[in-house]
Amino acid sequence: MAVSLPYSALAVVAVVAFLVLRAVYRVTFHPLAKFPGPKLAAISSIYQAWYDLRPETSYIFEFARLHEKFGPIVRITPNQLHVFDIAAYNEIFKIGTRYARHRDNYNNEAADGFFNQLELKTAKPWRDAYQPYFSKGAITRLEPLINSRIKKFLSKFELAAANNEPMDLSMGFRSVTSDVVTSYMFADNGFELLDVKDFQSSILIALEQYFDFSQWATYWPNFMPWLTRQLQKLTEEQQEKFIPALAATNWITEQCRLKVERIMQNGGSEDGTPTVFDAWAKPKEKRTWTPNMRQMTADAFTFHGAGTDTTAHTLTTATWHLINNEECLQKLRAELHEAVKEPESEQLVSTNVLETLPYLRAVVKEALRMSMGVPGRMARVVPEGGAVLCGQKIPGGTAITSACYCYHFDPKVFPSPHTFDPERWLAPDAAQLESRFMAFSKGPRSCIGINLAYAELYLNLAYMVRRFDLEACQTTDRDMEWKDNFVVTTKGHLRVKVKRVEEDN
Ligand code: HEM
Repeated sequence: MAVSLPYSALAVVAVVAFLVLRAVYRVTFHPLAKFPGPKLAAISSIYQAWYDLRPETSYIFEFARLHEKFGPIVRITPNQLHVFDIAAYNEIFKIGTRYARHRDNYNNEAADGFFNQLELKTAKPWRDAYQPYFSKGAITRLEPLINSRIKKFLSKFELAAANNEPMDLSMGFRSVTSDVVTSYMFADNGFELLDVKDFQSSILIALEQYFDFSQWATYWPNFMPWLTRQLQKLTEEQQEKFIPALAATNWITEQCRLKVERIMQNGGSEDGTPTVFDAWAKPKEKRTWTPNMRQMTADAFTFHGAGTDTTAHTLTTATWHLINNEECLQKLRAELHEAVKEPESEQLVSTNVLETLPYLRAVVKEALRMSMGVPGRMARVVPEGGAVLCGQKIPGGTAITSACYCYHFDPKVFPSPHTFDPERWLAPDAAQLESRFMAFSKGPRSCIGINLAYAELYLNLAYMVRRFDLEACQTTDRDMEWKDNFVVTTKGHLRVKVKRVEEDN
């Protein structure tokens, strides 16, 4: 004991000295030292963690204040800048951009397919193989499948109305979006989450926790994948008991693997129904490379993860605001009354028609503005040789972000940004707003599923509003507050009571 005390004291002194020296280096000699921002943020990532890792807050909510104080470029962590300037955003996310993805946000083991490919030259040919399966034409041809899942979803509303039972719509929307994307990927019934009682699928609950957990990967991009690999060594029972999010991730991954393997073995789906994985299963003359099974499994995991909560959260946002805004709801219903003459018909009106309805379009747009897919940091790397943004030279290799949240909630462009106001998309100067709309991101890594997302948004909203009256129950404003977990996670769920809309003719 007598001997170890000086050593431990020495160790403490060494650690303190290291932290002090590092802090001095970071604020004076570091390549980003000249950029303004809170000193504490320049010294340590603890500043960011103080906001992000508490359940109440998210760091991105601070950005408007920081830009107000420090200008268009702010040093938000020791090694990362945030830029709030539309010209800079357009430069970073343009077609042909030289800004690669930064590993901090793209290191998740389960999504280690094309999503984690940082460089465009490796991601592009891989992603291009999937692109035709998400084109507008492909999604229009997919409408029978989308419609069948939406009709199943609507039948749950019927049941809830008949039994006067509340519905957890946050989970319902996730169930329908999951079933659509998995049915398409695997040319079968998908994960069939709409069949789970009250939509309380353990997979979806665990997926929520998974996004909470994935926050941590931003802080330790090397440590977290390593930790995940170590936790994988636990037995299935141990994982289910202690880390259900990991158990669910494994279940999804295993389902994806089995289903993709079957498609690959059969050279496509058994009955010829198109699947996303025809991209690799069908012989193609020009193909020089095919991902391996682990990579295709990761792609399937990504399509599911990217296509479920994002679309569902937009539907939740739209529904919550429509419930609380009678005027908007009645305008929308009046428009739909004209456009959807037979709401009970087996044949749903096509998305191609629904998206021409001005008010519905404005509602969808406004819901996307407020919900966003990825509200915060999708870190990119400044190309070798550096770049000039907002008139300032930024060293090559710097991590830089430009959060969608800042643009979508900028009061100079969207007055009263926290008010749900579809009318703003119908005003004479609405075209200007389009340039600040980036829910699906922009450029070569923007959302590949945009057409599928729009189809699901239009069809779900149109038929739900046309056929049912909703009243929120056991849901408060606080439940609808959200956290930046890379995707958006609300603090609670939207629960509703449902009644059929009375037909007046
Ligand atoms: C309202 C719904 C949606 C929104 C707002 C949304 C938004 C986004 C955004 C912002 C990105 C860029 C992410 C980044 O750079 O890190 C993205 C990427 C992606 N989205 Fe979506 N998304 C939605 C629905 C969908 C759907 C239905 C799918 C279907 C599979 C999908 C599949 C993907 C994929 C695979 C990527 C990664 C693309 C890449 O790595 O190059 N998304 N999405």
